[in-house]
Amino acid sequence: MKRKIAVLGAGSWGTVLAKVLADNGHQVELWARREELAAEITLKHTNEKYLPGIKLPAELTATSSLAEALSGKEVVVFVVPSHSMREIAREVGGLIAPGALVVHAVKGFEIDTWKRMSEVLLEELGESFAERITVLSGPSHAEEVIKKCPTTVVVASPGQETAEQVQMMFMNRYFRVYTNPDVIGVEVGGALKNIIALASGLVDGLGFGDNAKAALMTRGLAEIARLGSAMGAKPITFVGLAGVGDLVVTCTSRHSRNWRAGHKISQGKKLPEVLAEMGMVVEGIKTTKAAHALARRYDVEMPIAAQLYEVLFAGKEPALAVKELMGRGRTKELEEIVQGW
Ligand SMILES: NC(=O)C1=CN([C@@H]2O[C@H](COP(=O)(O)OP(=O)(O)OC[C@H]3O[C@@H](n4cnc5c(N)ncnc54)[C@H](OP(=O)(O)O)[C@@H]3O)[C@@H](O)[C@H]2O)C=CC1
Ligand SMILES: O=C(CO)COP(=O)(O)O
Repeated sequence: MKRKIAVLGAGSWGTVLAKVLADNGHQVELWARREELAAEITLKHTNEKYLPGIKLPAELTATSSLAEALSGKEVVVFVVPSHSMREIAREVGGLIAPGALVVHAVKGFEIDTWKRMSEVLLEELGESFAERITVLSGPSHAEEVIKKCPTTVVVASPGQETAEQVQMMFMNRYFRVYTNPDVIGVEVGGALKNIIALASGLVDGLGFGDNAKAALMTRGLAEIARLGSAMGAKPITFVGLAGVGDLVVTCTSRHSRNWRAGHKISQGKKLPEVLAEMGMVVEGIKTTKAAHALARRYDVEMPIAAQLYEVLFAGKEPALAVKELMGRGRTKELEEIVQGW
């Protein structure tokens, strides 16, 4: 079934998801907050800032008017940075058709409330959307999906039928989509892997080697699963695409903005300088604050996140953070799960 779809957010990921949908024959309109970018996408079929050198399909059009983007659409896909999700959701709340499907592909928490993105959407769009809000996540760098490199992602929704509709909408020969009922797990996994990717960039920049990187990823996953489970996620989700899958790709890929930001910090650059140089969303920075606050709220231990918080926001030397992690007291590996001796 071909759909009329609005994709809100014309950064790298919004543009690429819009292209996937256009490749699948859907009628897609992108919303870009800058008028000149909307014109560039519609008239030149490019988005040079976020996807340099890439030609977009001629059928893919863009507008800077939210009302125009949403007019007559059956599906709305939010791909804005997490810090602007509530503002955009509030603005479009009255414009979304009552029966529309809502999807988001955003990896972060709301600043200060530390709510998940589907919670923010539900609050702004209303309870009638409860069964129709879906999250799409997983190991998927925009730079590779745009070249049709084989990619797998997962969609999670409280309603199986909704998840399957979204699965069918996005799935094609280069973009394979799985379903999962665990919205909390998929959202928490997608958001928290970014802080481990930042830490990986730091550790790589310090030249600490592959053993350290493997340790960081594995013990990072333990922290993600620990907090996620306390928040109500199903632990098994963290060995899936939104957990291990996204952790692996973000900690090891040269495309990762979070890894690159961590690497720059390891070279002695300060946060404002790093952000200015990146010019793109680095969700892991705000998410480190989220993890710090959520670990306290749910009373769980997150030593890697805690050390990263000090490096980013209290000026701690990265090498000292690693030293302190290595010098922690003795502990068990699978303390919550394996009841051995
Ligand atoms: N890039 C990727 O490969 C993937 C990204 N994601 C997630 O997708 C989400 C979006 O990231 P991505 O597309 O990569 O980001 P980019 O950095 O590529 O683009 C950011 C986009 O957000 C817009 N923007 C920035 N600030 C605001 C604001 N205050 N209000 C409204 N719009 C704003 C920018 O507009 P402008 O150009 O006008 O500044 C731009 O369109 C993030 O949560 C990210 O984690 C998920 C999977 C893969
Ligand atoms: O989420 C992503 C890949 O799955 C993108 O990660 P970065 O934001 O670190 O580039």
